[in-house]
Amino acid sequence: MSLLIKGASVLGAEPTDVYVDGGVIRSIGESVASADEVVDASGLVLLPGLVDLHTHLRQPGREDAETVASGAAAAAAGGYTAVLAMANTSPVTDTAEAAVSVWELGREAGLADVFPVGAVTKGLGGEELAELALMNRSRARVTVFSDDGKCVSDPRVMRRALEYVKAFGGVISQHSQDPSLAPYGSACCHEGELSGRLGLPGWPGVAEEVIVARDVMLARHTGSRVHVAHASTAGTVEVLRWAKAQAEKDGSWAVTAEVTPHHLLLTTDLLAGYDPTFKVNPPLRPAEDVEALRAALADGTIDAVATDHAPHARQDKEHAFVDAAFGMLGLEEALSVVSTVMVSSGLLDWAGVARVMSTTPARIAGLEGHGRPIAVGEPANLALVDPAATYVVDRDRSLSLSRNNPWHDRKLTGRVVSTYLRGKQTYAG
Ligand SMILES: NC(=O)N[C@@H](CC(=O)O)C(=O)O
Ligand SMILES: [Zn+2]
Ligand SMILES: [Zn+2]
Repeated sequence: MSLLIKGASVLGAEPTDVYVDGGVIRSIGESVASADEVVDASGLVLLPGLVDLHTHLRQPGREDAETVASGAAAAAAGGYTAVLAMANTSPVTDTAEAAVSVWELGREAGLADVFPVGAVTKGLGGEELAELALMNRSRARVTVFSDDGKCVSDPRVMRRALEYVKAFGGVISQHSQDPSLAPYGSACCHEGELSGRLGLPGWPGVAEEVIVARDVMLARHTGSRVHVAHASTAGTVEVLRWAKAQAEKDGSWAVTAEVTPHHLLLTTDLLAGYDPTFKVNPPLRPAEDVEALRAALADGTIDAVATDHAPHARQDKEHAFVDAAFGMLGLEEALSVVSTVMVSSGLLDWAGVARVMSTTPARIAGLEGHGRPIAVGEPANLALVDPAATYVVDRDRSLSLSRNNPWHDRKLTGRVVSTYLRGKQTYAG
C-alpha cells in the first residue's frame, strides 16, 4: 500500500510531496507519478506522529471509563502515534506480566503504539520497589516508571528507584506532591484567595516545588534521570531552570519536565462555577503560573507537552466538587490547545511543536521509531494538521469513553486532520 501526500508543509516549511510505501517514507520532494492513495495536503502542516508521555487508560479495572483500544482511538484522533500508559490501573502495572498485557492490548487495537509505564513501587504503596528490571527486560521494554496519581514521597525509596533504573537507562517520572503539604483525600484545588472565598480546601504550589527540588538533588546524587510530570507552578520552573544548568555542567545526570495543555491555558478562576470537570491534580493555578509555564515551554526549560489524559466515568465526576474524581480528558484536543496558545502567539513555530510533542517525548522515553525526523527511510508515523481550522469542541464527538472534557464549547485554532501509523491511516477527520 503506497501513499502520496501532496503539497504538505513539512514542519511549516515550503510545500512538498512525501511518498510512503511499506510503512516507510521513500521520497520527499521527488515527482512520483502515482500511488494507491493520493492525499491533497495543500495548506496543511505535516508533523511527526505525536508522542504522549502521560496518558491514563483505565484497562484493566475501569473499562467503563476507557479501554486501551478507546484510548488509542482518541490518541489517533489527536495526532498521536505513541502513548505511554500510566500504571495506576487496577491491578497496578507493577509486574512484567501486567506490562506485557497492556502492550499487547495496544498492539491488538493497532491505532497507536501503547507503551506501558511501570509502577515505581508495588501497588503504588510507596514502600517496596516494583519489578523494575523485569519490566524493562520484558517484551514491553518499560523504560519510564511512575507511581503517578501518588508521589514517591519517601526520599529513601526515591533514591533507590533512581539508582536502580540508572543501570538500564530508565527514568522516574514523578507526580511531585508532598502528601503532608497536600493531603490526599481532603484538598481539592489550588490554595489561594479564591479557594478561601469558595470554601474549598486547597494546597499550595510549594507542595509541588519541595518535591521537585528534592528530586533534582537526588538525581544529581545518584547520577540518574528524573522527569517532572505535569509541572504546574512558576516556582517549579525556577527550580528546573537552576537544575538544568547544573545538570548540563555536570553531564552525569538529567532532569526533564512536561506541562499539560490544561496548565498552559486554564486558570483556577474556573473553579468559581464549582464544575468538577475542572478538578484536576495538580490543580489549575493562577494566571502568573500559566504565563511562566508558557515561557518555560518556549525556552526549553520545560521539555515536552504531555496530556495527562485522565478519563473518568460520569458517576465518579458528577459529585460535589470536593468529592469528585481528579482528572480531565486531553488526547484529542492537545495539539489544538498548543496551536492556540503557543503557535498563534508566536511562542512556538511548527518545528517547535514537533519538538515538544514528538521528538523530545520520544527521546525521554527512549522510544524507537517515534519522534523521528520526517526523512527518507524513517517509519511513516505522521500527523497532518490544518493550522487555520477553527472549531468549537463538542464533548459528545469524542472517541474516548468518558466525557470529562474541559475544552467543551471552547473555540480552538489548529486541528489534526489525519494520522498515520507506519503508513496506515489511524484517523481521518
Ligand atoms: N491528573 C489527575 O487529576 N488524575 C490522574 C492522576 C494523576 O495524574 O495524578 C488520574 O489517574 O485520574
Ligand atoms: Zn499525576
Ligand atoms: Zn496522571
